[in-house]
Amino acid sequence: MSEPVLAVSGLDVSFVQYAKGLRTRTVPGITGLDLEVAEGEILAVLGASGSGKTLLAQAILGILPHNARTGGEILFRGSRLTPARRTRVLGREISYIPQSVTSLDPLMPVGAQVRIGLDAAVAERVRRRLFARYDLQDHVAGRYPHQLSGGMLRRVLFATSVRDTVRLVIADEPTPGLHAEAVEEVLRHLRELAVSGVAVLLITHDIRAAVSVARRVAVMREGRLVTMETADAFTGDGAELRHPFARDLWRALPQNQFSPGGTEWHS
Ligand SMILES: Nc1ncnc2c1ncn2[C@@H]1O[C@H](COP(=O)(O)OP(=O)(O)OP(=O)(O)O)[C@@H](O)[C@H]1O
Ligand code: NI
Repeated sequence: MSEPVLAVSGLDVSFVQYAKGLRTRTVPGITGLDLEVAEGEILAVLGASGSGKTLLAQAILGILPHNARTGGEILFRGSRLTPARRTRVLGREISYIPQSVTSLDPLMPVGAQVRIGLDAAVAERVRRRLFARYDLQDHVAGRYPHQLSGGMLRRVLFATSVRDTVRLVIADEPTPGLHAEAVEEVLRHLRELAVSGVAVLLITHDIRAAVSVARRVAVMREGRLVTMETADAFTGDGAELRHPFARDLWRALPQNQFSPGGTEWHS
């Protein structure tokens, strides 16, 4: 088997908080997390609000809050992601698709935003290709974010994040609040990236989205990886799922109201 693109082992994230006077206390954010994402694989990370999903993304990207302390190891393509290495690979080999289109600069035309980080000599050519890939007409390049529809803005986000050199894409909640068709479009773009060999870490609390694109689903609770499931196991009444917590999540979906043993199941 080839080397994973991303390998996280024994990751700990904790926060130092000031208590009374000068005393400090440490609150855990992530504890002992191990996971790997292979080339061309979409790994979904699923978990309730506050379970540590965004912290995982921030730990990889090196953008944790200042009061965070970390332990463990994060390997990207076999070597450690040190701060120096991050400055070389972020935006080039590792890209981040943020949750919200508000991360776009309201004061800069979207075409210029797509060119950021690209080699000046090829930037405009690459920008055109990315626009074509994400179904954005060329004249849109001169527009500002507030002049575009929500759907176009999400496609601009992809165009700003995706580069030929990218090997790992981290998408943090790319689908909440979107109608079904828009969700499907975002998932299709993630699938296309994976097919082209990119490793995709999809952070979400949308089980159905996770299961429809990912091969494996990592389930987090309170900062720990509770279970690693195959997406295929999220089917029927969830009997194929390895861990009861994954079964609970699956069965709590409104369309999965099963009645085991004759009793109605409610979340
Ligand atoms: N700077 C901080 N200081 C202390 N605790 C923090 C800090 N930042 C985050 N946390 C805590 O870390 C925990 C995990 O947060 P995280 O944002 O990773 O959750 P999440 O799984 O992404 O949730 P959501 O689905 O709502 O985005 C939360 O309980 C949060 O309160
Ligand atoms: Ni989050």
